[in-house]
Amino acid sequence: MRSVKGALTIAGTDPSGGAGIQADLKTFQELDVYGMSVITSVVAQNTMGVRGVRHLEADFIKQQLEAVTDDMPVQAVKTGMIANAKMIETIANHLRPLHLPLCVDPVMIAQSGDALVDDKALQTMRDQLLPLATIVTPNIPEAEALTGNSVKSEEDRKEAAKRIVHEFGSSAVVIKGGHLNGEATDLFYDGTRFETFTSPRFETKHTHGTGCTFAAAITAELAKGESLKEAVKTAKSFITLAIHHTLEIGQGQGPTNHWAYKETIRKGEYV
Ligand SMILES: Nc1ncnc2c1ncn2[C@@H]1O[C@H](COP(=O)(O)OP(=O)(O)O)[C@@H](O)[C@H]1O
Ligand SMILES: Cc1ncc(COP(=O)(O)OP(=O)(O)O)c(N)n1
Repeated sequence: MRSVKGALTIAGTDPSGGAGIQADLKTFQELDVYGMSVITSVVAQNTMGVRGVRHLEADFIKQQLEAVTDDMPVQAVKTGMIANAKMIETIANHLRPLHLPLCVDPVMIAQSGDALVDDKALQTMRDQLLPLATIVTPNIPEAEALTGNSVKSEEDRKEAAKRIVHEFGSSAVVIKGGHLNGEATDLFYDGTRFETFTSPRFETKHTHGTGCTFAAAITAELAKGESLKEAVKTAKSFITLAIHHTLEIGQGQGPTNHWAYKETIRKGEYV
């Protein structure tokens, strides 16, 4: 019988399929993990921007969480867009006693510039969710928002990483470098040592949902029992190939190619 490893994403939706729940489930599938989802908000968006949002009630999010975790094999959890403090509190209260590997992607703003969470959510995320996190995956603006400090230099990035681990209580952090110039270098810190994961920077506008996909890949690897460092390494390969082998669909900032990682392995080109 096939041994099934399962990962759960708790996030908002993207009907255009590049970000949010849809990107997470595609990533889980490509990495051979059984995908499950709890929806926090339904977002009318596409590659050009956000047209509308409907938030689900916290009680109904709780009902979804109970339905999944009462029944299904959840080996790791990812959180993405959680729009307000009440939702975050509900999710943290549910996850706390489960002691599962947890990847927190502290989503705040879509690439189009549209805000996805309200102002009070930030403090609650810091107080309630980050202490439960096995790893947090902020981009540069999210690291700045979480710490309240500007992150311009490599020293600033290291300082932010240290605060996220030692002050806010996450076990590890990877501060992504998608918003910087030059090579795409992500900085990993696990409380004792720093490590960088680097790829060439591809000149493309098709990077919608890169953060979701990267965090989902980490979560899938954690569900399979990989170490944190190996999970980040695989996730970096997954997102690099997904950006490089662009699909060129959508009129705006298009999605990444979730097939690229497996296709590259299948062709024997993966190193
Ligand atoms: N143009 C690019 N070329 C190569 N890698 C990229 C590019 N843009 C982002 N990445 C990578 O994609 C992942 C997501 O990064 P980032 O864009 O910073 O996150 P977010 O989507 O949350 O803003 C990181 O691993 C980052 O290094
Ligand atoms: C529902 C939903 N969640 C998250 C995002 C933003 O995702 P991210 O991966 O950070 O994507 P980009 O900033 O690269 O688009 C979203 N748009 N919708």
